[in-house]
Amino acid sequence: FLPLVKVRHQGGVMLVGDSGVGKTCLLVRFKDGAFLAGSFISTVGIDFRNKVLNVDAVKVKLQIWDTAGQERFRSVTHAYYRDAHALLLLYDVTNRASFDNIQAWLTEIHEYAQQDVVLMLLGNKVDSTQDRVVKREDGEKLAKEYGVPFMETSAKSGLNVDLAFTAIAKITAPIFKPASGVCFSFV
Ligand SMILES: Nc1nc2c(ncn2[C@@H]2O[C@H](COP(=O)(O)OP(=O)(O)OP(=O)(O)O)[C@@H](O)[C@H]2O)c(=O)[nH]1
Repeated sequence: FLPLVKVRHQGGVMLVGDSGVGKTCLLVRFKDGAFLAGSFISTVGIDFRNKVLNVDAVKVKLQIWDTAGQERFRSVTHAYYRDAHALLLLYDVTNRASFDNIQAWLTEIHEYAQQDVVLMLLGNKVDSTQDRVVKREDGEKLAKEYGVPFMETSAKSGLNVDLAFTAIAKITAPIFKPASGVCFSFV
C-alpha cells in the first residue's frame, strides 16, 4: 500500500543532447523496459511521456520531454526549457563530437532554462565498449567542472537508466509528509 499522492502536471524532466545520442532510447528503456533496436528514427520537435515511479515509498509522476537533437528543431525545444524542472543532458561515449558539444548545450541551458533547474550529465551507450572514444574520467572531469552529477548509462543494456531517473525524481520532488501520514508530492 502506497500513500495517496497528488501530482502537479506542469513542469518535468527534459532530455537534451545531440541527435543520435540515445535520448528516445533512454526514455523508452525507462518507460517500457525495452530497447529500440534497428533503424534510427530522429525525433521531430518534441515528444512526451509520463511515468509513475516509487521514490522512498511515495508515488511520483514524472513528465518527461524527449527533445529533437537536430539543429533545425532548436527553436521548438527552446520554448520548453522554461518549464523544465530538471534536465538530463546526454552525450554518446562512442561519439566525440557529442561530448565536445556539451559545452554548447550548457550555454544554451544557461540561456533558456530556469536558474534553479536540476541538471545531470549522462554518458550513454557504454555497452559499446569497442567503439568507446570518450573515457569515463573525461565525463567525470567535465561534470565536476560544472558541478553537476554524472552517470554513464546504456539504453541497450539498461545500465543506470532507472537510477538516473530516480535520482532526478528525488532531487526535483519536494515531498511533504503531514501528520496524518498522507503524502503529497509535486513534480
Ligand atoms: N549500442 C547502443 N546504441 C544505442 C543506445 N541508445 C541509443 N542507441 C542507438 O542510437 C541511435 C539513436 O538513438 P535515439 O534514441 O533515437 O537518439 P536521439 O538522441 O533520440 O536522437 P534525436 O531524436 O535525433 O535527437 C539508434 O540507432 C539507437 O538504437 C545505447 O545505449 N547503446
